[in-house]
Amino acid sequence: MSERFSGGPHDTPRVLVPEKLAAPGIELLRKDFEVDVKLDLTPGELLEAIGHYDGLIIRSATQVTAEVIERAGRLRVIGRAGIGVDNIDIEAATKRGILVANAPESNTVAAAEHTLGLMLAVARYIPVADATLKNGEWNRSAYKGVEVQGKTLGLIGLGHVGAIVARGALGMGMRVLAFDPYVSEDRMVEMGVERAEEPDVVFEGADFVSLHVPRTPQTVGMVNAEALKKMKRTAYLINVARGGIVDEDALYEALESREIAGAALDVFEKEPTTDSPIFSLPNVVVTPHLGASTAEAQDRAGITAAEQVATALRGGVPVHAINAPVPSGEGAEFVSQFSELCETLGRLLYQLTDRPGSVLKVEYYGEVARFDTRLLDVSAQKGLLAPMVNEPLNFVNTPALARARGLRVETTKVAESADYTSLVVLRLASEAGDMVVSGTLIGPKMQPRLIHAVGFDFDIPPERYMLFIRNRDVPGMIGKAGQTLGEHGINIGNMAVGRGEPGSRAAMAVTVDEPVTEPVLKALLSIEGFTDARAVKLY
Ligand SMILES: NC(=O)C1=CN([C@@H]2O[C@H](COP(=O)(O)OP(=O)(O)OC[C@H]3O[C@@H](n4cnc5c(N)ncnc54)[C@H](O)[C@@H]3O)[C@@H](O)[C@H]2O)C=CC1
Ligand SMILES: O=C(O)C(=O)COP(=O)(O)O
Repeated sequence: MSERFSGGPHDTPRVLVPEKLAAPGIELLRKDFEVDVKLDLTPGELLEAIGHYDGLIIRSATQVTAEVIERAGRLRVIGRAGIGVDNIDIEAATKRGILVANAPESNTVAAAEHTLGLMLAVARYIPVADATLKNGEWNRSAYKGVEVQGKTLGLIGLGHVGAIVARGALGMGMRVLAFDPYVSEDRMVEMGVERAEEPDVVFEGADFVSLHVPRTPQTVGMVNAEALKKMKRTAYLINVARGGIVDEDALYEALESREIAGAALDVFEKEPTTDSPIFSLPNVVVTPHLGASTAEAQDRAGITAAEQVATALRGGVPVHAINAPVPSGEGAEFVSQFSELCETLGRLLYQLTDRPGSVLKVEYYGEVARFDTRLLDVSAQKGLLAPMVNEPLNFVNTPALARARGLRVETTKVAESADYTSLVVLRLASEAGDMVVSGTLIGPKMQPRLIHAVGFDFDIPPERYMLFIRNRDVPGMIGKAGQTLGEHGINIGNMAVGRGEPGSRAAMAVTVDEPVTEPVLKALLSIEGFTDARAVKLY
């Protein structure tokens, strides 16, 4: 191992950037991390290098395969300085707890403008006319094109890019028809777009078909020979989405036999490529994956990807994480504040429950129940699971590891809360019945409070080391507990008492400065009136 890479995992985190990333992104990362820009690594070199890095930032040219992930012993985050993540094995990353985050809106305008540019270029023979003129040919009659005004643009996929393309096309007087089963009729009407229920309606009815779907198992090969046959003989195909969505052999056939009028392509099945048979056809305009290549888009993508990676390396969940629950929209910040409390409650619940069952019930009451609480479900699972598993848990791998252990999570939300503005209750079935803990955040600083445990209500700030004692409700018990702990050199920080009916049962929740060991618990339980004593470590 070289001197350069000899550091241990506690050194300054290292980020590998194997593709061209905008300078502001690199500068941002260099403030806190070591950044190695190593352009054009071969797949073999990437495999060799990846084990030394905590973060990786890529664009579309780097294939982050399961093998790369396998070798990425200390990798914590993959940042995609762009939109498409089809070059990352997200499943493999998730299993290993590696966060994947992209820069979703960074280059949508660039991609949409490139699409519109390609549409006009292919409709008016602009590239070939340019090339021939520069080559000494003034040939006006060979390049009579078609207008786009009054024609139908058919979109497959009406997400961020598709919507901007639609706006531009409507501005040029086109009719826009779109197939996207995940966009409602109302939304399409609002955009001035007609909704196609089937992709065939687009293939059959459009003069220009433009693709704006991600590359997924459902979209690969979507534009095959059959689809191309459905297109008008006068129609053009535009692909600024991804290679592989179009079957390139079938497209070659369709173009050569003039089944369609032409095509404009920015992306290809295999990239980089310079020798595709399609390149030899006259009715084709091609660019080498330039959809995102504008100064503005690259700055945005570079900065966003760098911010995402920096957040993850500092232990946070970046807002554009693809494989972790990220609260978004209204209440996102409010909900995030409960994450640590839920994890603490999960840890407490595990340590108080003997032979726990397989269903964790998470109940939200009051204000917190009004928002998206999926992050908190995972926080609670993370706390519960942490003492059971050897691997480090994070927001990425926790749900998968919980499932693998047969743990099921059931969530309930009640918008009213009787005593607290917000309350989180965790319940775990066990042989001895349901074990319940609850907590809240109070005050302007949203400080955590433990509200219920071991069958009693308390009000105590949770601490790293705590002791829960159940006892008979008779005089002198608090003093005896304090004296026993004192005799063993254990300092009490805080104590709260929970009572049942006076004279029946009571409990104490005690925070202590050091761990309470087994002999101390034995000493407590040897005292008349103490029925149960449990020590827990909460973080
Ligand atoms: N050539 C380039 O440089 C660039 C290419 N892209 C590509 O464009 C794609 C789209 O980007 P955005 O619009 O930002 O993504 P987006 O996620 O906002 O939109 C994708 C849309 O496709 C729809 N969709 C998904 N599966 C579908 C299916 N089977 N049939 C019909 N519709 C389906 C979704 O409902 C969504 O509305 C990216 O995934 C990326 O691959 C994006 C930026 C630059
Ligand atoms: O953002 C995307 O999906 C793109 O296709 C852009 O790719 P690039 O970052 O330019 O390699």
